[in-house]
Formats: sequence, C-alpha cells, structure tokens
Amino acid sequence: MIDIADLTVSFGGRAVVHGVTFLVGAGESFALVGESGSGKSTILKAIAGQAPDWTGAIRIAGQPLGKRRDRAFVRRVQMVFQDPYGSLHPRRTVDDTLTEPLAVHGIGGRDARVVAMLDAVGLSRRFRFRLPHQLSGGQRQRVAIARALMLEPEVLLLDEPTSALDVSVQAEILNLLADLRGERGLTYLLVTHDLPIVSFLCDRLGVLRQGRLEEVTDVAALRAGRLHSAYGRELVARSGLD
Ligand SMILES: Nc1ncnc2c1ncn2[C@@H]1O[C@H](COP(=O)(O)OP(=O)(O)OP(=O)(O)O)[C@@H](O)[C@H]1O
Repeated sequence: MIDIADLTVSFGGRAVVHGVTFLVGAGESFALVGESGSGKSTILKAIAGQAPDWTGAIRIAGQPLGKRRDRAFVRRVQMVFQDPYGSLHPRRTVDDTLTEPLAVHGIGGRDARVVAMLDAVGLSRRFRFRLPHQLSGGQRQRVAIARALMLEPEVLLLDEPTSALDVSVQAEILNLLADLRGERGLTYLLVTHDLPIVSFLCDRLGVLRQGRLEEVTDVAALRAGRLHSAYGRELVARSGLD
C-alpha cells in the first residue's frame, strides 16, 4: 500500500532524510521510531505533500506520487496530527468539521454519515454541535480521527497521535485506533518515539537515526529486545521495554 524508495527530503537545501526505503503492506500497521529530530515526521510530510523538496519514489497502492496531491490522494490517504487543540478550527462545530470533507468532495447523505462516524469513534451524538473548547483532549482527538475517516481512506498517517494527551486518555485512543484498523482494514503509518505504543499498535517498525533507516524489523523482535542495530537496542534499553 505504501512504497517508499530511496527517499531523500530536504529543507532549505539541507537533507534531513537520506535515502530511506521501506514498504507497508495493505492492512499493515508500520511505525517509524527514533529520537527527536531523526526525520520521522518529515517522512510523513513528504508523503502528505507538505515537504515539497524530495527525491526518490513514493507510491501509494502502486501509484507514484508527484509533487502535488490530488483529490484521489486525499480520499485514499489522511493524516492525524499530534495536537488535537491545534488541528481543529476553534469556531467550527464538530458537525462543521466532519461535514466539510464531504461537501468538498460532493458526497451526499451527510447527516447519516456524520452520525455514523460519531458512533464509530465512540463520541456521543450530543457532542455533534459543540465547539472544540467544549471538548476534552481525548474527545478532540476522536473528532480529528473521525474527520480523517470521513472520506473512507485506506491509509492513515498518524503523527504522535496520543503524545499530547493525558496518560489515562492515551490508552482509550490507542484502543480506538486498533479497533478502527481491524474494522476497516486500514493501513497505518505511525510516527512515535514511544516503543510501548509500537508494541501495542504495530506489526513492524523502522528505526530512524539522523534521517537514515538503521533497520526494519517486526514487533516480536522489539518485544524480545532482539533489534539488529546497536542504535535500535539502545532505544529499547532507554524505553524500559527490555
Ligand atoms: N519546516 C522545516 N524547516 C526546516 N527544517 C525542518 C523543518 N521541519 C523539520 N526540520 C528539520 O528536520 C529534521 C527532522 O525533523 P523531524 O520533525 O522530521 O524529526 P522527528 O523525528 O519527527 O522529531 P520530533 O519527534 O521532534 O518531531 C530536524 O533537524 C528538524 O529541525
């Protein structure tokens, strides 16, 4: 579903991701891990069209991406950001936020779709006409996930989707993401520095260090502390997973 080949991404002429190659299968959940500044979010941005200076190849379901992201891409690939406070418009109700992508893409049956999506993300219908400031952090992230799913995409790009939330709420959102993937056959590409999240939500992971992919392995190896690279083992040791 996602095929990244020899991807190099630059900002202002300086490369921050260097020749990264990996594949994510349909229905798979793949994590990019690494410390702050290792280039995890930059890879998501390149896929989403928010980091235009890249070389290499990015293919989604076999289709090579150019510099611009068209409507077909938006229907297939959606992103969920770290900060549900910043990513929702403060003056738009939940209903406005969920209806907008349907209106932009000329999709009908909006009422029924919004109500069904509120149910799918575990939000009571009484939140439908509320504004973001009337919601908790976890409820806001449910709205952001609902918005991402309104166009029934196949792929979610998840950038630290729980790191801005209280610890007690993080587990709820992780469970929701796991359930939604199972129910909808979604493919996840998740960026995180939190290895327990990878162990819970992902099948495989790539370890990034200074913009280079050190290794790709599966979560069984992560759980067993059997990463191949010295840097990967160091990350595991620091996370307390070993
Ligand atoms: N818009 C930008 N302009 C210039 N440099 C950038 C930009 N975005 C990211 N960078 C740089 O690219 C490098 C990789 O950043 P990136 O955000 O991808 O790392 P990350 O692994 O996702 O870290 P974090 O967990 O802190 O988000 C860093 O050196 C960062 O300063």
